[in-house]
Amino acid sequence: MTEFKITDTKTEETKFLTTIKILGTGGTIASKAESNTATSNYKVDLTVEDLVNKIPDLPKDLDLKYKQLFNLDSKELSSSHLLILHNEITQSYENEGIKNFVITHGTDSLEETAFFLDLTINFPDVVIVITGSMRPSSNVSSDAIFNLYQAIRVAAAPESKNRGVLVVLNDSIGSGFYITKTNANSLDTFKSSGQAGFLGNFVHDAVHYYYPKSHPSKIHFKIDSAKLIRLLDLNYVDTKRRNELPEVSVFYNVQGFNPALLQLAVDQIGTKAIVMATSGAGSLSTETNEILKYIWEKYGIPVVYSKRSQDGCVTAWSLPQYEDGKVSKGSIAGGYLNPQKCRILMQLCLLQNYTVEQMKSVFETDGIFGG
Ligand SMILES: NC(=O)C[C@H](N)C(=O)O
Repeated sequence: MTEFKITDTKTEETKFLTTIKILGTGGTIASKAESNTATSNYKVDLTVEDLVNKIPDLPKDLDLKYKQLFNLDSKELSSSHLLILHNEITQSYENEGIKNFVITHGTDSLEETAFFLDLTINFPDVVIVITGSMRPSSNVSSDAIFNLYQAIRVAAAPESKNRGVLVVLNDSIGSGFYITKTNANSLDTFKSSGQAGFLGNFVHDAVHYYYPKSHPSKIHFKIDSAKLIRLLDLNYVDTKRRNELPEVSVFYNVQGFNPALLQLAVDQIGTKAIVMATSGAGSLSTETNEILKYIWEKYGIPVVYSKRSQDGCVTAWSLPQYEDGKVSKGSIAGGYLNPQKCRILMQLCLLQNYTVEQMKSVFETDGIFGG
């Protein structure tokens, strides 16, 4: 915590100011609609400072700083934006000593940002809380401002340290490693996949954790976002899609899935790895598995077997065996991770130039259990 002493001259009481940096990125939380009952067709229109100004009763022992990094619906975000966020947090910590952060974000891709930051920021004592809302700020019963208030209170709480990135919405505190959006419309949408549950909640203006401090996984990637941003000239805030991490394509399996799409991704997009949202725990047609094996053998492109089902796990035991009774060397089991998180994990593995064996050992780690 960055602490500044202030002494109340009347009472002589000494208090400490906790500095929290609030990083605005856009989303419904920063949006306004035409009417105060509309929950669709709204536009991102408010800055992070506008949002904080709507909370008059913030505790006086907080020193709030703001920065608007971009102001976009989260469907427009790409890995370039993740690098900008990573760099902002790293620089604020290293140059200004700031340790407490709140990020306001659209809910649609919030879990991807949370997972990425959870894997790539590992400073002792740094607390990162991400929040958003399901109803625009202009709505009569919007969840925006109270979610932001709760996120600020959670970010300031000393008990929030050493738990990884936290996601705070709708009175609940979840782990950025496990959390996922489960309902397209409802306020009660973020859930930690079945097996994990929430870490705590917010009730009667207090932060409660159900468990002692811990982190779901030991995986950590050290990335030099400042260097990547410099190399790639990423200092822009427009909506242009620029994916600067290695290309990983995700495919959703269905009855009659056409595996010719896989070859298109290789030839036309230059994909470096494939993630399959399989049916059940690793089920794909024999034809699809044959083509994935061929793609590995011909181009060295690995495939992660993830799942369409929200909960459950694809383990190494469920990977397909071919006619020789063996599993293809390029097949990786995605464990408990959903396809969008498998994609980010693969992008980070590719960024580090990991071999397929190293990738498998990352996916085998506690908290994932794939491999
Ligand atoms: N509730 C939301 O924030 C959804 C919005 N489309 C976004 O992700 O930016």
